[in-house]
Amino acid sequence: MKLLVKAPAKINLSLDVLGKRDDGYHEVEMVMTTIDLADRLELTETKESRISILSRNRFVPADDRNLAYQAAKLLKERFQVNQGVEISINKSIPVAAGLAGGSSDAAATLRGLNDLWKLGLSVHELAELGSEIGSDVSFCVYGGTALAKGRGEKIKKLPAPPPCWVVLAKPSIGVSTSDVYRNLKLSKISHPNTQGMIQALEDHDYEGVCRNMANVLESVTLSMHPEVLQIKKQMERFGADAVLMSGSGPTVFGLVRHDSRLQRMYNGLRGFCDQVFAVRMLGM
Ligand SMILES: C[C@](O)(CO)[C@H](O)COP(=O)(O)OP(=O)(O)OC[C@H]1O[C@@H](n2ccc(N)nc2=O)[C@H](O)[C@@H]1O
Ligand SMILES: Nc1ncnc2c1ncn2[C@@H]1O[C@H](COP(=O)(O)OP(=O)(O)OP(=O)(O)O)[C@@H](O)[C@H]1O
Repeated sequence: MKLLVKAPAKINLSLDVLGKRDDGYHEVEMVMTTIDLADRLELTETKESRISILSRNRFVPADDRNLAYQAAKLLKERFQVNQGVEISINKSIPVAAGLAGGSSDAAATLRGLNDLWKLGLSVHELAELGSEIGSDVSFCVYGGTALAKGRGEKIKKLPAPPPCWVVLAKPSIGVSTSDVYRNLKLSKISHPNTQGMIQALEDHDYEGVCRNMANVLESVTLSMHPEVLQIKKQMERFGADAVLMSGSGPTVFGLVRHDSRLQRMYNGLRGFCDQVFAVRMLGM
């Protein structure tokens, strides 16, 4: 049997770091939402017990470093599944971009194999298993809009953001998430108003969402890669209502409500950046 699953990217509308934990990770508080930019995975049952990964994207590892591979291995071992699976990944989400591409592939694999292998796990059980693979995987299992706490795995659902366009621009550099966290100066953080962001979502207040967008990792990545600041400035110049770096970067996203301004922003950014996308948020 064969199953097709979609793996959407996420953006961080706000990202705060509250402190460093004993396990080396950071205690975070993030508001995240999924967007309509997605990888497509094809899961094919195989008789022999092997897990194999196929992808045309040369930046995607085809072995046990792939998060989708790790998701399949986790389910296979934990639930003593004898069958194997071939996972073909058609990438649309840029790699190492701050958009949780690998994490979303892992989450889609968990959801898909739960069906294909008839494991009968709940979405909460899948999210808990996902947290063993990476901090962003639990959120990606649920999708929609949520507050993520702990190291990212404690998820509380939030209302969908008000309708708007999201324009994404990714400079041609990759960023290592662990490098960014390592270079963060905890004593110098100016904390985002997470409660203000949650309130804005509850009130369906677009201006409030724009006003409360903040990411404490932004200054770290900006100091390592000045081109990210250039893109932020361009987005502001082309008329975005609010602009922020997603996750550990380097992708920058801008929100815009009016279709007329969207075209101007998109065309303007294409002159600066190879990878530009205009998408909707997926919401709930
Ligand atoms: C930057 C974000 O993408 C925002 O959504 C996440 O916080 C990172 O999520 P992720 O890439 O799934 O992270 P993981 O694969 O679990 O961890 C990668 C590395 O980031 C650092 N890391 C990650 C999450 C966290 N709460 N604290 C950390 O310090 C650790 O050094 C870790 O070795
Ligand atoms: N399925 C996958 N797709 C893309 N990259 C993967 C995948 N599995 C593992 N990787 C590895 O993970 C690294 C980070 O890629 P990914 O696209 O997940 O980063 P990211 O968007 O910055 O993640 P996050 O926002 O969760 O920090 C890549 O350099 C790649 O080697």
